[in-house]
Amino acid sequence: MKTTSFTADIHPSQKRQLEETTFNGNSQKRFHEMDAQDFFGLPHKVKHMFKKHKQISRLYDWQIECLNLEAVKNKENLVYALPTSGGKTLVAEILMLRELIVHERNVIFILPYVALVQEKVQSLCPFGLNLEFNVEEYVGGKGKHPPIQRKRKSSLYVCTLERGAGLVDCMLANDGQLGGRSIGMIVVDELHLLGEQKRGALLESTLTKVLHFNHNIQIIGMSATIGNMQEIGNFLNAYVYTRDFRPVQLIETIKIDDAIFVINKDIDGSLNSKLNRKLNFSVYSTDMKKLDPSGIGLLVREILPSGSCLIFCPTKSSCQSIAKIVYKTIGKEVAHVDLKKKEELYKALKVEGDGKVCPLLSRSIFFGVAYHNSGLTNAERKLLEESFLSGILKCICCTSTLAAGVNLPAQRVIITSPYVGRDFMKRSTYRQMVGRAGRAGLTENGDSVILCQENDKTKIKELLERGIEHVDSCLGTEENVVYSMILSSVSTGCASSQQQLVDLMKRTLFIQQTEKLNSECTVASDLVESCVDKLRSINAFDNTIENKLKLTPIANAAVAANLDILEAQKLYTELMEASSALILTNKLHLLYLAVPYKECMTLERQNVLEIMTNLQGDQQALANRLGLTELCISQFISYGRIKNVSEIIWNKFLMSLILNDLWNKESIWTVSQTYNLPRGTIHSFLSRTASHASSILRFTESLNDKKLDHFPMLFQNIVPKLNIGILGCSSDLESLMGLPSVRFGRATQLFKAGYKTLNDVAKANKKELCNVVNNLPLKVAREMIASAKLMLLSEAETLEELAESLRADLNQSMSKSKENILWF
Ligand SMILES: Nc1ncnc2c1ncn2[C@@H]1O[C@H](COP(=O)(O)OP(=O)(O)OP(=O)(O)O)[C@@H](O)[C@H]1O
Repeated sequence: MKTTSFTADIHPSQKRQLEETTFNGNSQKRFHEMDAQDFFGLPHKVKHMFKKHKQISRLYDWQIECLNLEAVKNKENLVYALPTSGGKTLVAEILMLRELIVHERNVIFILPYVALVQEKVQSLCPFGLNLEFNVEEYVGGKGKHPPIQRKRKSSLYVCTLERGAGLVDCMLANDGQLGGRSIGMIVVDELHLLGEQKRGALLESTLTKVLHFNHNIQIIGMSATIGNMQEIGNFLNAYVYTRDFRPVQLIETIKIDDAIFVINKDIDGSLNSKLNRKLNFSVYSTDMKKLDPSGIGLLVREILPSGSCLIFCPTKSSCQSIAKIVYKTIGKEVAHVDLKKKEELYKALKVEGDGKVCPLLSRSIFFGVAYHNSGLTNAERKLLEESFLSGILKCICCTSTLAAGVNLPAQRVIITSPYVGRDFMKRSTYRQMVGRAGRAGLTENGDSVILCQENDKTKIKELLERGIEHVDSCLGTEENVVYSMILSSVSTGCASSQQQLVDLMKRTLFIQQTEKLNSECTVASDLVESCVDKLRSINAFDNTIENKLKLTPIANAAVAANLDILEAQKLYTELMEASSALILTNKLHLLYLAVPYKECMTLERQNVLEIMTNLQGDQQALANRLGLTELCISQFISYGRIKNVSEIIWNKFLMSLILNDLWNKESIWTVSQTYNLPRGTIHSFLSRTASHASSILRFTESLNDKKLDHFPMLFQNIVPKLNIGILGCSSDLESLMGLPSVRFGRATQLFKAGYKTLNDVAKANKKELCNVVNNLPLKVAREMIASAKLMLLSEAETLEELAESLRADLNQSMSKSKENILWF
């Protein structure tokens, strides 16, 4: 690795202080005050903002070193890896702010999960407001595509991988411009996702296109867990920076029977363990011991009342059963702590849950315990996360997805089983879980306990000893992603020949890793050839043009809508068929069209029979229209599947009934009961549908086909409601629910208290908001107000820009007509 002096480019007044603490490469914790005129090239007030909004007053040594790397100053690409909670985000945020407000270019920030995108948007809004840049959220169906032109201020697009891919295509099609300005930087959090099936391949394809087609964009990638960092650095043509820094010491332990052993790694990588303590079961009654033979409740008791604990469970259902065990065994004393705040949380859950709270949560939260899994709605999960962060909840029982998808630090992490579902845990998953232990600034150290059963001993030893996994490309096994990569490169005008596509393919991590094994390989050209042939065979290319690749209108619209080509063709046929006899007496037919083709949610057989034999008038009309007759039902009864109509139609129809019930204001509890599906599962389905519906909207807009020109208007009507996830919600609440931290419950309470519009919230006082909304932390109230102000400002500026351009247009035509008058 190159060595770099980290004192370079620092204000002279700082030099003395910095020289005294020259970085020596080890992972000690050391801080620096940055009292210069500016803050890493940013206005001084940014430093105060980090203090006010993130409670960060000093940068870690490594953060300073990294920000002062020659590579960073020269705007080279950068990938950096440090353990979880090492403070990676701060470096990325400083770099992004520099790009936005100093270089005045737009930035794309890609995060892997919807919850992380929303958290980032919420926390960056105060920065956007004060430092004058736009913050735009791109998740599911949210976020205009192509982005609104905003020339006055730069924009930060915070997006998921899927929406990021769409934004990059849009940018490539416009010569590096997006929303009226150049994109200067793309930041990717959790870069190790490159090795994940499907999403990893999509990320690889997106980054490859940027690397190959646009050399002016700086790519910044960060991760905690990559075994082959240099290889990933080579792929991204990036400077590689790694440190083993953790601000808070992590003590890893293992529980075998009643004994807890501290685990240490010797220099040669081998493990040694030392008995630390034995669990004291004497505080348990006989019943409690029976209920909790592993002593999980005892492990939680040890860190109460001041500490907090995350318990990772192998399955969704075990989160609930373990939460039950914990709240029944941690002692009654905890129930009296923070009672008022717990009541507030209960009320907030009740409003959010349409008047009901899950029976287990309604008891456990009073003991400071909750479960957190995909069976809960996003809104419920968010409330529980906020309460955990503010200390009302002391213990959350969750699945491994929380470790990756939510930023929740705890004093102790307990891993109840080394399995995720049925699979033995990966090393990276384990590191991500234990990485949540310890909270910078709040605790001196954090600890983790993994529960070990006799028959897992050898495997757990291996898990603890093993090095970090390598990131291996999945692109070669994801044909659809390769098709989309080819089509988007042609559609954006970046490639028009097979050779250009081969050159692009050679730039992928997949080919670089394959060539490492066989330098003579022809994989890139073979792959491109076979994919182009396949795409030709399904008429994705305009075959009338020779020697040049050009897409058909459907393929172009597929790229614009971020749909894969086969899906887009299916959609085109479906919309054509539907438009000849679209049922518009209610929303059912449109909702049917909005259901994704690959929807994975299915209903139980008995349920299906009950639903299909009791269809109401409108439902029956659509069933008839789709050819779902009694014959289908009897086939389903006899064979468990239907034969004369496609399974996709059958499943889409069943799913559309769920959407229709919600649209008709059925409570989510009733719908959950009718279809025997958890509320959280229904909510996730809603968000997938929102995403698909907005793809249909973009597809039909971009296709510009006369026969389908009524669809954009029809979908514009349903997309906003699908986006907010509450179909029966009054439209009065829609704008409030556009705020990143506001869901149905908060919107309802705000509305009732007279905060009916974004403008009302923007003018509100944060303490007053906390008084009228149950369980609203002050920090969230402050961010809510900032978001409302920023959204209104962006809206106002868009209108002003529109007015300016209209005026300019008009002036031009008027001066032209004057010229004409003079002429004649
Ligand atoms: N210099 C600093 N001083 C004090 N706290 C800091 C500093 N830098 C970051 N933090 C805080 O440390 C916590 C962890 O930081 P961050 O989320 O950036 O870590 P990370 O390395 O990105 O972890 P992960 O791998 O989980 O994403 C955050 O609460 C952040 O505000």
